[in-house]
Amino acid sequence: MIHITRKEHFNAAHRMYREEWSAEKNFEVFGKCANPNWHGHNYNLYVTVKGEITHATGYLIDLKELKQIINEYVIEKLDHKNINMDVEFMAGKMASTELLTIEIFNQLKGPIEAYPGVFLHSVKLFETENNSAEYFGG
Ligand SMILES: Nc1nc2c(c(=O)[nH]1)N=C([C@H](O)[C@H](O)COP(=O)(O)OP(=O)(O)OP(=O)(O)O)CN2
Repeated sequence: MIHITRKEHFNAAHRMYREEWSAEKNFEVFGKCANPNWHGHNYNLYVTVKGEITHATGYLIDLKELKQIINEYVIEKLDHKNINMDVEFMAGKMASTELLTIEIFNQLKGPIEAYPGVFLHSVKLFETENNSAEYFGG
């Protein structure tokens, strides 16, 4: 079993805010992240796939193909977008690092696992240099 990882990058805006809470409570819970003005992050995304190498190429999956999948199903939908307003797969969800990581995993699982013998192992998302979430599915 081998694991290989593709790193991608996107910029997106968000705001942490629950409509049913008062402005005061939102500020108390989310601090500056609840600011009415949207703020952006430079996200770094790590997608790890796993499987056995059965091809004469020595590849589990061509990393160029993995890049295309991540771009089509995730990056094009998120890059330079507002996560709260523009991203269909985040509709009705809080734009936290955790939930974004889970939904990115869910977006990628089907297209990646359409390749025989290739499995999505994990998605790791850095919202800032110091803050990240990792999801293994299930
Ligand atoms: N469990 C979570 N906690 C927080 C999340 C999150 O998604 N899940 N998000 C935020 C903020 O959106 C953001 O990530 C934090 O911004 P900031 O405090 O500026 O983070 P930095 O790493 O840049 O700040 P340092 O103070 O330098 O570490 C908050 N919490």
